[in-house]
Amino acid sequence: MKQGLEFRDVSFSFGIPILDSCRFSLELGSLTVLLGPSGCGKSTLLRLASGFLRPASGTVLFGGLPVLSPGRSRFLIHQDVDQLFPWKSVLANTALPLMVGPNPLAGEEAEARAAKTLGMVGLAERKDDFPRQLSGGMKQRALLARALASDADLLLFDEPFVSLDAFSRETLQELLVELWHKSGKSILFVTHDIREAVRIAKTIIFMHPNPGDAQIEPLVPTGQPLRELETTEALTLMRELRRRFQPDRG
Ligand SMILES: Nc1ncnc2c1ncn2[C@@H]1O[C@H](COP(=O)(O)OP(=O)(O)OP(=O)(O)O)[C@@H](O)[C@H]1O
Repeated sequence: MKQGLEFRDVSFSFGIPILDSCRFSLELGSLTVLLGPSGCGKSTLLRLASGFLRPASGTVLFGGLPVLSPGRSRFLIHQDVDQLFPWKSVLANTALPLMVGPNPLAGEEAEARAAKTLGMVGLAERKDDFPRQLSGGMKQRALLARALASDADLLLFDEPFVSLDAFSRETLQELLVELWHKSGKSILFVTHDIREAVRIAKTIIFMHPNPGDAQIEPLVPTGQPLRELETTEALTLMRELRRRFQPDRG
């Protein structure tokens, strides 16, 4: 197994413990959904993976190297579409991360790469628009394009589709899986929505609310993503996951 994201005995607290000796590892190029009840620490785990937070003890690694700060190999995308700068066009927003930091690309080269990924998400025609001219779903597409254009090998999604209507949400789930296939990037996707997890995950890991050794449970190597939810396999999986959300229901 080629080493992707790895947590080695990671502990973290905000005064209250969030992670306690947490350990798991994900294969490079995998599409993993991190599922867990609200408040269990999923966003915190993503921020540790991206390097915006540092563990109190233990080590976070990506590609075998310790994650010590935010860096170009990892890209965090959250649900807040206000990550797009309102005064910049969709194209300029998409190209921006390529033009800052170490080894920046020249404007033309960055925009050429951004235009390509905007095409991949179906926004080629809207590249000169400003964010206010886009729907919520289109803004999320623009954020996807920005992440794809970046040099990052690991994309960390924090409930990106939570505020979208059901149809846009399903369309974007399909797009995400398609882009994962095409790009070969590793994806860790956080959600508390069981249906979303079962639909898109190749692998699901479940995060229990109580910190401790078994907080992260490698769950189902579910095979190929983009699962029909009405199949017996998917229904069984959803039932099993619901039980984990409400353990006292047996
Ligand atoms: N900056 C912070 N300072 C103090 N406590 C925090 C901070 N950020 C998060 N917390 C607390 O840490 C715990 C985990 O929060 P986190 O946002 O990681 O959970 P989550 O699983 O992503 O939740 P949700 O699914 O509702 O987004 C919560 O109890 C939260 O109140």
